[in-house]
Amino acid sequence: MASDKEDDAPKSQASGEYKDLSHKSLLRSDALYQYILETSVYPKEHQCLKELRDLTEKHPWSITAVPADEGQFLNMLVKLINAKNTIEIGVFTGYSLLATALALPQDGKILALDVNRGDYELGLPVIEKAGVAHKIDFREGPALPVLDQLLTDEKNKGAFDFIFVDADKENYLNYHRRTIELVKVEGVIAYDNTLWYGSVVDTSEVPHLDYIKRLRGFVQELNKALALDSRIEICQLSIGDGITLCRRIS
Ligand SMILES: C[S@@+](CC[C@H](N)C(=O)[O-])C[C@H]1O[C@@H](n2cnc3c(N)ncnc32)[C@H](O)[C@@H]1O
Repeated sequence: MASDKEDDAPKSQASGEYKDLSHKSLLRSDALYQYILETSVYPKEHQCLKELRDLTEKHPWSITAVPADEGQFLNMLVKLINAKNTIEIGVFTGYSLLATALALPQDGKILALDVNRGDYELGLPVIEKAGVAHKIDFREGPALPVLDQLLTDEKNKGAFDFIFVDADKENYLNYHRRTIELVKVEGVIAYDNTLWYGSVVDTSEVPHLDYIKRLRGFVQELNKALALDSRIEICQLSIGDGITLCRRIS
């Protein structure tokens, strides 16, 4: 499977090295991340996010889920833009999916794409208990062919209010070529991990885990392309591992 779940990441975590990756956040310390968790007062209907977070923590690849503060941010963003029709590329156990689903109206929809149904099914009972599973159309398999299929139908062009991309970094530019046509003008595409553990500014001598080094170039290419793309205006945020919001303007 592609994506950032590779090479030496869990091994290094288990050995206690690279402690800075333990919360996949650019925050200066684990204590600050803990502080955010402790001072985050979830409304009653959002207790399920904590439940899914706790469940995900047991997964060896829990590092790949968006951190809790980013989940809160996505939830608020989806509400602020009144999104109804959305896509998520890269679901894992469904943390960002649940944060999005909770923010959508009852008749809102998420087309959720992931190559791995097993991880999605781990989180699914929590999503069902939260009463938002009816908003989710999960499709197992590589995302690109699904996006291509959507684009064969004119009515899908410009039909989506919000698209969250958090999957294989190698394909981010390929995703952008498609998402830009699927999102409506004034809609938002959000690309996750655009600061890539802070490595995007490091020189090649700075030590990084292999998978970070290997995928860094793809993230840098995406960032360059987004900055030059006149169809969007962007906002690059240092929340989580970096998230770039692209608002389609033409
Ligand atoms: C970083 S995780 C997603 C985390 C998720 N957003 C969350 O908050 O828990 C990346 C996911 O992308 C999926 N993935 C990797 N390559 C993919 C592809 N070509 N198409 C669809 N999903 C893919 C992986 O199976 C993995 O579950």
